[in-house]
Amino acid sequence: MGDIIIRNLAKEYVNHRILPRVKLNKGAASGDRVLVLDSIDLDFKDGELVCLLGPSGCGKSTLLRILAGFEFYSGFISIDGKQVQGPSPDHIFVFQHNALLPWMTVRENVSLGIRHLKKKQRNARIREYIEMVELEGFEDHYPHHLSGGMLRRAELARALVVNPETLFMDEPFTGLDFLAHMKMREEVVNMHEFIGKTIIMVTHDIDDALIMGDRIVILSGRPAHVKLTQKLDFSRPRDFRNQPELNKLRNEIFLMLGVNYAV
Ligand SMILES: Nc1ncnc2c1ncn2[C@@H]1O[C@H](COP(=O)(O)OP(=O)(O)OP(=O)(O)O)[C@@H](O)[C@H]1O
Repeated sequence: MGDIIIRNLAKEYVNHRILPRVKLNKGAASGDRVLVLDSIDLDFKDGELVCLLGPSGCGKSTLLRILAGFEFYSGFISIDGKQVQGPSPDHIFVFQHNALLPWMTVRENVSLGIRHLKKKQRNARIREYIEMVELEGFEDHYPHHLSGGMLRRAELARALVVNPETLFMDEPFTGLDFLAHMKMREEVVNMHEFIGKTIIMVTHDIDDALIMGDRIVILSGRPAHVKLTQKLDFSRPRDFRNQPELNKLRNEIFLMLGVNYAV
C-alpha cells in the first residue's frame, strides 16, 4: 500500500552562508529564513503515478526529499498510515544524476538492497529485474561501460528489486538523448502498469507529466503552494494529436507556467 496524505506541510531553510562570518560568531543572528513550501495539502492514492511540475527553484525536489524522509518539515505526512519521520526501506529514491556505485558491476549494484536474501533467491530476483529493464548480457559491466539510458535502467532495476511500496523519482530522464528519453518514458509507464506501485516523479517536462501521470500536481513559485492537482483520465497510449482534450490541457498548463504558445 502506498496512500500518501500531506496536511499543512511547510518547509523553511535557514541560509547561514549569506551572513558575514563575524556576525554569526557574535551570535547576533541565526541566518536568513527562506520559506520554500507553504500550506501544502495533497492526497495520493495507492498505485498512482503522480507527476510534480512547477517553476524552477519552487521546491519540487524539496517536497520529494521530504516525502522520502530525508528532510525535516512542519505539518503532517503519512504514507500507508505511517507518519513520515525518516527514510524507510519501503520508499526508494531515484536521483536526478547517476547514483550507481562505479566500482561495482550492474549485478552488484542491483543486488545492494537484497544482500540479506539467500544466494539462490537473490540471483533469481536480480535476473528478474535485469530482464525487466532489458539489460540482459550487461550484468557484469561496470557503470562506465553503459550508455546514459542503460545507466538509468540499471538504477530503476536497483530501486525496484527491493520491492518498495513507493518510488520517488527526481527528474529521472535528465541527460538522456531524445530517443532514450522517449524509450525510458514508455518503460516507466509500462513498469508502473505492471508493478502498480505508487510513483511520485518530479519533472520539468510538461509532456512527460501529461503522457505518464495518473495525476499531475503543479506548484506555484516560492513559497510553493498547490496551484493545480488534476487527475488525468485519458486513455493510454496518450497522444496530443489524437486527444484534443489532452492537448487543450497541455496548452493551459504551458500558459499557467508562463509559456504563451506551446510548440
Ligand atoms: N539545503 C538547502 N539549504 C538552503 N536552501 C535550500 C536547500 N535546498 C534547497 N534550497 C532552496 O530551496 C528552494 C527550492 O529548491 P528545490 O531544489 O526543491 O527546487 P526545485 O523546484 O526542485 O528546483 P529545480 O526545478 O530548479 O530543480 C531553492 O530556492 C533552493 O535554493
